[in-house]
Amino acid sequence: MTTSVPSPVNTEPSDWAYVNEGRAAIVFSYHGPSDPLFNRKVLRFRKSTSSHPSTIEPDADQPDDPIISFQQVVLARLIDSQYLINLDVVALDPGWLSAFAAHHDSLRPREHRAVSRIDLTYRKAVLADDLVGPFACAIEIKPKWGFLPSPTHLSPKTAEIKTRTCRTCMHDYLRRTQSSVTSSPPIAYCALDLFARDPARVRRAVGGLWDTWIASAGHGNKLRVFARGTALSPDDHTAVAACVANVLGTAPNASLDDIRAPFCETVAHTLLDTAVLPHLAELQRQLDVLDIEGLAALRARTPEPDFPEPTLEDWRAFLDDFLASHSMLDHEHPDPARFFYYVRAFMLSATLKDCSLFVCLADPPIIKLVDLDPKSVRKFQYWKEMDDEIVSAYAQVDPEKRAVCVGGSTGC
Ligand SMILES: O=P(O)(O)O[C@@H]1[C@@H](OP(=O)(O)O)[C@H](OP(=O)(O)O)[C@H](O)[C@H](OP(=O)(O)O)[C@H]1OP(=O)(O)O
Ligand SMILES: Nc1ncnc2c1ncn2[C@@H]1O[C@H](COP(=O)(O)OP(=O)(O)OP(=O)(O)O)[C@@H](O)[C@H]1O
Repeated sequence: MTTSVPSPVNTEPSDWAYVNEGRAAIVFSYHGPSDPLFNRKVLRFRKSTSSHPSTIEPDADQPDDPIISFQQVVLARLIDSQYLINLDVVALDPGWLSAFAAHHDSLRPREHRAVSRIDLTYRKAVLADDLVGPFACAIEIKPKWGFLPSPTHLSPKTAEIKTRTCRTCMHDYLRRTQSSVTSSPPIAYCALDLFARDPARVRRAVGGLWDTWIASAGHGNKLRVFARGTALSPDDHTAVAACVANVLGTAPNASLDDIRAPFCETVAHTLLDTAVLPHLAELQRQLDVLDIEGLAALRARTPEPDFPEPTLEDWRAFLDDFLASHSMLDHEHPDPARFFYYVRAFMLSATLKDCSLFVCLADPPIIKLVDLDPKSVRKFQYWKEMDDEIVSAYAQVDPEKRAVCVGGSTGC
């Protein structure tokens, strides 16, 4: 029996409101006439750019978006289902998609429009639970890396730096040296604080996200605040105050300074009520057990240093292997015959280091992880070069002035 794939073809482009976009995907929330298929749902389309033109054949036999099976086969075995959203495939009609793109293109932010567009060659998209449209106030956090690496596979020079300052703080430093922005937010965001189980540290991390959000005029990607599906700018004080008033109990005309403390308190309390962040950090750490330095060294000892893109079956087998044997392997002396295993583990760790966490400030609050796309093996070189660049830049900082980031077990 074949089951037909639902399609948004009978909805109007104007029934969907722009939410946000990243490098690879763009998301719209349904606000048309009540429809059981689309109420409280978003559509997530793939984008193309001049540097990443479409590679998919525009025919009806296209595979479903890999994010769906990757979540079902891999992530659902590692992360409690309460933190994952429902993802379903929808069929796209080419005429409908063109009309949709034409309707929405002029409403997208100029900086995105200049470099990317909805990819019109796709015949499928993803329908997902809407984490913004139904809520008076929802926030999105990109937590990044929640651990410090073990020194086991690091060179003596990088070990001194990488086991003391977390990757997110070092990357932040590199970005500041590369940009013309010289002023720092009052409190910088340290990922290890957010992942900690300590209320004061989590509040401090949320304060860092808040300050960075304001200092970047809302253009950073670590914190976003949404009111009924619309991303707010911190420059629009009135909208921010109205959005948070009910959920934080602040005055409808409160200033950003007045909002900061209750915001930090509420978000930290909500995060600490669940174990999702410590669990995410632990998975990131276990899966990145060699660090990219150890992985590159293992690659050099491998007879077959090229590695294929894992298939879904490869991922399934990897997960079986990981769950059954990871804690029993001798990671201090990794076996070159297990190179593919360690590469896949690193790729999965990269997915978990790059996801976003939504906190929908409802009663009760809802916490979900999104953007859990599989990473490509083609990024291996990028990851190695990025690590070199981030650590080399941080090595220039006077050791006395380097950030000391606390936490994240460094055991192998
Ligand atoms: O390398 P990083 O840590 O800068 O992470 C990249 C992200 O930058 P960030 O530091 O979060 O601003 C980057 O985020 P932006 O697009 O810059 O918002 C992407 O998420 C990128 O992943 P992909 O190439 O789209 O699959 C991310 O690349 P991966 O390292 O996750 O592959
Ligand atoms: N289920 C959802 N509900 C509401 N908004 C969402 C949902 N999923 C994604 N978004 C919004 O859309 C944005 C883009 O989605 P997503 O992160 O999946 O794109 P991406 O191109 O993969 O991002 P990146 O470049 O960070 O890898 C997110 O940052 C978030 O603001």
